[in-house]
Amino acid sequence: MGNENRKGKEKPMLRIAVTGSPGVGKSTVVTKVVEKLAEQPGFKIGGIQTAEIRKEGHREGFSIMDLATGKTGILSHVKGSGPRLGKYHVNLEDLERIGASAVRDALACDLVVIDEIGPMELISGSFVSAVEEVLQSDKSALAVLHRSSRHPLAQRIRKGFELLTVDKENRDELPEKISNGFLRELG
Ligand SMILES: Nc1ncnc2c1ncn2[C@@H]1O[C@H](COP(=O)(O)OP(=O)(O)OP(=O)(O)O)[C@@H](O)[C@H]1O
Repeated sequence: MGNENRKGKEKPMLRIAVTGSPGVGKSTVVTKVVEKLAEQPGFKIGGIQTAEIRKEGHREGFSIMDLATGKTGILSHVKGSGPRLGKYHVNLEDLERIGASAVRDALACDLVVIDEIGPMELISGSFVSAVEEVLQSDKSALAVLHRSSRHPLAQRIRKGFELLTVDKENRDELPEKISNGFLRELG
């Protein structure tokens, strides 16, 4: 894993996208990689992480967090007022104020983490252009890619990133494999 992006004297770079069935453990893999890499002195990680918002055992929406600052907002909620996707309303304000900004600010870090690039996030043109800036940069990245997205940005990620499909058999070993890949390339 990892040497295919290294060209001549260019800065070492590794880009990995994890995909897979809903609920298989994609975010958990990314969380474990972030925890491992965060232990490295001086290694700066930026970007976003999303998580479920649950109430009384039911999913009510998703939160979005800037990994570098910890600033957290609402990505989507059943009781929102933004554009509707299934039963959730996407909160464009927090998606852009926290999400797109975190991805842009991560250009100053060693690794850009984007969990995730999926239908909710792709509603925002500002979020899409932030991810495009990352693609055009020389930054290493770790992204969760929605399995079936046909958005042009998702297609570019499928082409430009090493794509790993998470399943129940590999989800326990992937975090170590991915963190070792980044440590080898960037450590
Ligand atoms: N390696 C694992 N072993 C056991 N349970 C796991 C493992 N990874 C994830 N899970 C559990 O599976 C559930 C879904 O995990 P996670 O949110 O990481 O999946 P996901 O693929 O990111 O989901 P989504 O498709 O909703 O974004 C969680 O309850 C989590 O605790």
